[in-house]
Amino acid sequence: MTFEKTPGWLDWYQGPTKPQFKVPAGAVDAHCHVFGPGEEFPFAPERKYTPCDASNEQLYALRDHLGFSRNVVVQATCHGADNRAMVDALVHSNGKARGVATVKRSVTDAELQAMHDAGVRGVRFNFVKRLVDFTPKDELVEIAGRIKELGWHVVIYFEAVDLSELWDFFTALPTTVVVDHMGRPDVTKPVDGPEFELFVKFMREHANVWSKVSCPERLSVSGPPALNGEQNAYRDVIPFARRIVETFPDRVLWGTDWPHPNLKDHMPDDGLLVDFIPHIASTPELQRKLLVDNPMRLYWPEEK
Ligand SMILES: O=C(O)c1cc(C(=O)O)oc(=O)c1
Repeated sequence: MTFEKTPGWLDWYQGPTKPQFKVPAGAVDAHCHVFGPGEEFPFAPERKYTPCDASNEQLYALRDHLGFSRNVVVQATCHGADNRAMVDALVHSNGKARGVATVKRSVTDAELQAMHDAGVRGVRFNFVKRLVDFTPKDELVEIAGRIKELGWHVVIYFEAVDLSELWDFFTALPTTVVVDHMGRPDVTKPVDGPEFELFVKFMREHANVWSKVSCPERLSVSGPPALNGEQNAYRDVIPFARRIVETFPDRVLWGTDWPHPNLKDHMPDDGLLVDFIPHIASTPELQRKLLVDNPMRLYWPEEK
């Protein structure tokens, strides 16, 4: 099946630079996606966008180019609850990738087990309205209870303004809970203002909550973009990510977010995105926890 991309779609950056920051040995890109290819793994009818293709071969070539060792492939919403493209990426990773799936209540125990055997270790619950239709909370609670039995965790994606409304649901989840992209703070607001304080409180009061300190390219308002050799990109995001890394060093993850769905302004050079890391994790110890120790504990605990 051939697909026409959403008008204005930005394709991932070709020919990224070699990062100047050398990531520690065994580093994990803990948030990235594959798209299709649409001919092989069609996009879901209920999708809110139609992307370019982004295959697992291209993802693993980027991993090697950036100096990473492993990936966590997160089900992209354009594939709905059809996890075949993501699972295929895991199967072709030589054990170097784990996954996060999207499932419906109709998923069978045998299907969950097959995904586990392929390397899936979590499910994603998405509350960003432009990406998904609403799923009833009782269905999500039921899924969380079932995947807990497999030792999986729940990944949540939401906007900062919605945290207070979702608080009771999130804090009742029975598993480790991993927040995508710091809960999308509005970085034009103060880092110590009420909105981001609520997010810090969420993590402080709930030791099972982790955060990905990813996606400066999505959150930044004033840039400058990670393009043309810029070594000081997305400066407005740094205080937010840095605060989370320094306050919760053992519960943070980092990922490229390649192939960067739905960016409207520019597509970052992924090499320069890696050069953003030392701005938010400023010591070798923080970098090792962020890039190696934490993701290994969550996704490859048997190797620790
Ligand atoms: O902000 C987004 O548009 C976005 C979309 C998806 C997805 O479609 O799965 O994943 C992300 O991590 C971020």
